[in-house]
Amino acid sequence: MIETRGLAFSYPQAPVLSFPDLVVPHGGTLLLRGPSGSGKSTWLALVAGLLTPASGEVVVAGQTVHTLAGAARDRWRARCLGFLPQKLFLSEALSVADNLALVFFAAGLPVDRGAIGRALSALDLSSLAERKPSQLSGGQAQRVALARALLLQPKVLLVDEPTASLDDEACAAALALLQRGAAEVGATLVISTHDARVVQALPAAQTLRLAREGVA
Ligand SMILES: Nc1ncnc2c1ncn2[C@@H]1O[C@H](COP(=O)(O)OP(=O)(O)OP(=O)(O)O)[C@@H](O)[C@H]1O
Repeated sequence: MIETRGLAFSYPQAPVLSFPDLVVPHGGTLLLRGPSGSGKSTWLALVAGLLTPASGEVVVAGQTVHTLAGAARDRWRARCLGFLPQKLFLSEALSVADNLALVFFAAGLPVDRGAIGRALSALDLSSLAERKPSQLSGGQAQRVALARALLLQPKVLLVDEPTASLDDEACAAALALLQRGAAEVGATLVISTHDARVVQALPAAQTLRLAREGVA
């Protein structure tokens, strides 16, 4: 479940971004829509506790995010949120399996190699476990990032523009994987998108539409 109330944020010397109040039920799907610059990335960063609001609050799965500080907030994020960013941030220095192992360090948990193996297997990535990210196709790398995001069975899966560079077939496959992955771990799914194909493919999803410059 995600709930925001009176949420606003301001970058230095920039207009205030104000966000409509919202409740997304546990296990629901939210499409975050709006033109470039309307605040989609900012909203995701506020929900993930990467930015602190100027006013208002965000509650994720019962946790008021901004009452946590420092290391506690970082651990909470690593344990409760899965994030699939547009730029995947896979480490080229590490194998696919070790990229997933980083999640355990971030969460302050012992590395569970069995869980890594199961997460890779669920996305048909077992044969790629020892490759470096540079040895993957774009679609394979995106699946690795999804496996990483789902590894600790997050309460919320935040996905930023997952289909922008995909053809129709790959777009449909990526959306099916996201929905299946979120459903398997019981996560609330949030997809930020400009892509009309995503909106068509998920007609039952709740929508948060942001206006230019965050005017709610
Ligand atoms: N670090 C920053 N400093 C100052 N202003 C910023 C910063 N980051 C974003 N902004 C401004 O905040 C507003 C919202 O930006 P944001 O990146 O959240 O929009 P967006 O909807 O995700 O855009 P896009 O679809 O282009 O990624 C924009 O006007 C942007 O210029």
